[in-house]
Amino acid sequence: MILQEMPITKADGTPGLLAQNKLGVKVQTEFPNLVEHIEKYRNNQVVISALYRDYSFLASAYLLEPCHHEYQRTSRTTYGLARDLLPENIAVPIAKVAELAGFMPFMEYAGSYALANWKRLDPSKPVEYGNLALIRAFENGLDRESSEAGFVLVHVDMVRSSGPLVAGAWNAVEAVERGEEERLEECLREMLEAIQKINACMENMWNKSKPRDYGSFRTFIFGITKQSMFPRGVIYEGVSSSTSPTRQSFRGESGANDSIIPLLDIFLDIPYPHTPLTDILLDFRKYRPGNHREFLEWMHRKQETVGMRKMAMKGRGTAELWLRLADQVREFRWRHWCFTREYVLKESRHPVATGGSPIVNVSFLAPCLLSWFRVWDSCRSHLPMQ
Ligand code: HEM
Ligand SMILES: N[C@@H](CC(=O)c1ccccc1NC=O)C(=O)O
Repeated sequence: MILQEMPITKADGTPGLLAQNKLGVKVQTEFPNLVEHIEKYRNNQVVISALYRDYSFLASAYLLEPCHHEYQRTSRTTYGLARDLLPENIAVPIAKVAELAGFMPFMEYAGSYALANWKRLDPSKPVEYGNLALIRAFENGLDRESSEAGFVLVHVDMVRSSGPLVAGAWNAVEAVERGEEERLEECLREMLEAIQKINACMENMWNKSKPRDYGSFRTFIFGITKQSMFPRGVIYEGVSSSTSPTRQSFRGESGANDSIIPLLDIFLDIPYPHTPLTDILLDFRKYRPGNHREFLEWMHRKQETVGMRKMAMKGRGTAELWLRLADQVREFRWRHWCFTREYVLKESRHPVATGGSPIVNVSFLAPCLLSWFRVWDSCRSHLPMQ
């Protein structure tokens, strides 16, 4: 199968099509258009999700194959130009499965590369880091010790631990609506324990995935929007769209599409200053699964109408927990900033991140700090040292 032949290093350790610069020819000469077979799986969510993931791997590999070779040839200096036409045998089926799955017809963080790309090595054992492996990879990710596998599986491990965060936030809203202060405290504690665990999982990135290796598989996770590799977007052959026959453009995947931090930003009412960067962060919301989007929008409405923060500030225990939750968001963004510095800034001269935001020398820490001071101001009278 083409996806098993595709990676730079295949599962058996030998070079695959991407390593030999042969994926393009294979797609153009041998790969069939299988769109007519998709319809019968329309109501089978598992098959449609798997097809969406697989077609998005094939599309990104096909489009970015020339960039991989240019990046190697120029000793990691420039990516050159990507292919700007996605042939009908990929374009038509990916458009179809994306529509059925509710995603964009381009690789996404949740629907493809990260959250839908893992399996249990032993199906009878639990979902925990040691029992996880990737399903698809671009470089060497089928070796579970590789940096590509580590990069993705650390994200999966973090999200695996996010259940109590979601449950805690949901129940906290209910507790505020009912005026149950003790219950609110329990929920905030549950959320705090969850985000502490998530942050601890995140720290494993340093061991599981090395900054020096990141550039090799990163080439394939770039998007179209704002990238020099795609100066005129991409033609999806045989696909009509509202912009057709003009070229299509999608953001690349990014942890910015993850929902953990946005949930806390919204729940804790962390204000975003209005800057071009925060506008991009809002645009990233379109690239999330529909149910994540709905949940975050619901939480937003609740924050505005129910006012969780106001009630939390009334009690000493709840105010302290609120502050500690905000501190965990700060901790996340600080560690994340260190990742960006070590994996991206020190390793690459390309000025745009995979999602299409400019690489800048500031993290997204500022809004978080602002909120921290605001929360501190409103709850310091409850804290022990006062
Ligand atoms: C080596 C590891 C990582 C690197 C190099 C990295 C890099 C980046 C970059 C460059 C951006 C800018 C957005 C864009 O793509 O255009 C970004 C955004 C983001 N990433 Fe990561 N990231 C890493 C790991 C993670 C992890 C493990 C998470 C957890 C889910 C995460 C969550 C986020 C979030 C939430 C944003 C949006 C910015 C914010 O709200 O602070 N990242 N990342
Ligand atoms: N934006 C990052 C990549 C990135 O963010 C990312 C890509 C795929 C899966 C997870 C990611 N996590 C981190 O934000 C970059 O430019 O390297």
